[in-house]
Amino acid sequence: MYKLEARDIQLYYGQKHALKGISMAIKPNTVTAFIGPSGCGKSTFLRCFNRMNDLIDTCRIEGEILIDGRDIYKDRINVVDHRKKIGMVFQKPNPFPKSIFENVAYGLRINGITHKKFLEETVERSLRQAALWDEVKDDLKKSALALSGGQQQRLCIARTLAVEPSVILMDEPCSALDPISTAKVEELIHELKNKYTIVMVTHNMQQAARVSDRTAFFYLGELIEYDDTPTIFTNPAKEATQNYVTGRFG
Ligand SMILES: Nc1ncnc2c1ncn2[C@@H]1O[C@H](COP(=O)(O)OP(=O)(O)OP(=O)(O)O)[C@@H](O)[C@H]1O
Repeated sequence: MYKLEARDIQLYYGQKHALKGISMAIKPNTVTAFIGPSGCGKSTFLRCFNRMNDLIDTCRIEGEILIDGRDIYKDRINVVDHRKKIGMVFQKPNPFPKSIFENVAYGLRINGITHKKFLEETVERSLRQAALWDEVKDDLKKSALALSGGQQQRLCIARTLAVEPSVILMDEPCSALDPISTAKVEELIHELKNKYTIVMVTHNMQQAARVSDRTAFFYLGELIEYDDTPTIFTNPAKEATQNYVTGRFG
């Protein structure tokens, strides 16, 4: 079964038709990259999977989004519970002004978990998974805001992992990071797909080619091509894709 499925998604911001008939099926334990020029709808489409677009008043969506075979817009699901299953990492690291420990424990605490040992174990496991443990294990009480940008982004990934989502959405997770931090996060994404299904927006073609299994190319609200990443980069079916990945437009 597919982990995520979009069926004929039409999305409007007021009069603006931002997504035009997008269908896509994503297998579990894969990394999918969304590429395309600015404003083509990548982030909008990503946000359909955690119903974050619901927070925008003018937004109207038609079509179906299925997660584990279940339509998240039609079924009577609890949106808050649903969002817990879908982790999201944003472009700019956004740690809370709290300690490193409390940042990672936050999602558990708001779910009412107070058991000290469980919290400690989960924080350690999540920081290890996010490849940050060795760098912060002696400073867990230190403010998260004192970490470097790259460390903050891995902390935000750890915070996401602590609540054990099954899908992680990433919207340009490395765009604010230097090359070394970017390499660490990319390595991490590669590791994480053993456990999670990852969908990421990226403007970096090399990154898409390096970390993703499948790549989707969007243009002006349409999904132009969606295929195995090596095919998209070396032998795409559409001329527009070829032009974009070779830097001839966008
Ligand atoms: N909250 C909003 N209200 C109205 N229009 C919006 C809103 N968010 C996005 N749009 C419009 O929808 C279109 C798609 O935007 P989106 O942010 O999804 O594109 P993108 O491909 O992710 O762009 P970028 O690469 O620049 O982040 C754009 O024309 C944008 O102006």
